[in-house]
Amino acid sequence: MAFIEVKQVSKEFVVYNKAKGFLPSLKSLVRREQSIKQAVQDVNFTIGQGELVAYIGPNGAGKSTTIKMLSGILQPTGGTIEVGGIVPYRERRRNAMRMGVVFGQRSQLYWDLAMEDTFDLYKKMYKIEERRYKHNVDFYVELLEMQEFLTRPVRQLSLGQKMRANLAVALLHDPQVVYLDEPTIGLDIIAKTKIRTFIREINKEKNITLMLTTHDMDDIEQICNRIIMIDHGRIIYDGSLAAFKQEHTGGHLITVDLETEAFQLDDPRLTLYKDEGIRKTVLFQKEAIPVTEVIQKLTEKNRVIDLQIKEPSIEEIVKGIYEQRK
Ligand SMILES: Nc1ncnc2c1ncn2[C@@H]1O[C@H](COP(=O)(O)OP(=O)(O)OP(=O)(O)O)[C@@H](O)[C@H]1O
Repeated sequence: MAFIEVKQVSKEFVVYNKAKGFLPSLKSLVRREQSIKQAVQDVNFTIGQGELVAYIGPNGAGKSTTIKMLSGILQPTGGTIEVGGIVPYRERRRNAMRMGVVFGQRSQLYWDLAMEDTFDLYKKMYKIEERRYKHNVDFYVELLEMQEFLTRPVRQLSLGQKMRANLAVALLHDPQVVYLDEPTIGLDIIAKTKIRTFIREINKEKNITLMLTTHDMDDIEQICNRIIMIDHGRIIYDGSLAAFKQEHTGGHLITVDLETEAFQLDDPRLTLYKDEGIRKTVLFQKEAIPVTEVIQKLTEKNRVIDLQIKEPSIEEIVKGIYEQRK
């Protein structure tokens, strides 16, 4: 059964244009010119309880606007949203009690408070019953390895420690759904891996519905099975990661390093996918031309020093889609 239901949702913002120059900007103080920014247009999707979904798209695509509508901060201009049977903007408080939010770029922690006091504060805010509170604090402190920094004020914590603390706070009241906005941003690879493992674990163990926005394609590859992609306010893909890869490349890549930049590729079954000077990447379909023949063609006509074959990474696919749609 659907836990999140988004039907024909749109969101418009009224934008006031500022005139250039002194006199025009003085005039615009009196009579402001306005235009409409369509941030989200006719968006439809459903997410089941316990699903873990990546919500991706280039800058300005409409991700944050969607998340803000799901969390009840913004009211849609058109369409309907239900999260666990609640219309978020109508019942903001009830909706807030059931959700957790983590913003990678903004913290929900109080700079001068130690984490143990922060937990206490959230206990009161969410009216968490004593036994459940104790159990959850122990559970998250252990899983997120927070023991060593529980008594230090938040301002002294590293970026990775703060992110772990933010996650624990967002989960303390046992939300049914958690929105994660760039949860690994700025972290080193070890910290990123820990966060990704944690996200997968809580999704599995607690059956929490998770929606993750990210620009880090490794987050998707390592955490999510389903992708919803938005661009210019519209959904352009909704499906599994595996199908996404197949649909958007349907091919293999071969990268060759050449002695010079001169390159010949006169075979319609081969496409130049990426040109980086003496390094060229060629796209081909295995069904149309066997790998051995591709290698033969490339080495016959070009002075190849080195070559490697690979499947395109999700990063390359997504970059290709964003660039095509600019
Ligand atoms: N309050 C607002 N007033 C006017 N325009 C807005 C407002 N909030 C967002 N927008 C515009 O709506 C569009 C979608 O913005 P949104 O923040 O949802 O994008 P995003 O996909 O989250 O981008 P990013 O990856 O950069 O965070 C953008 O063009 C943005 O400038």
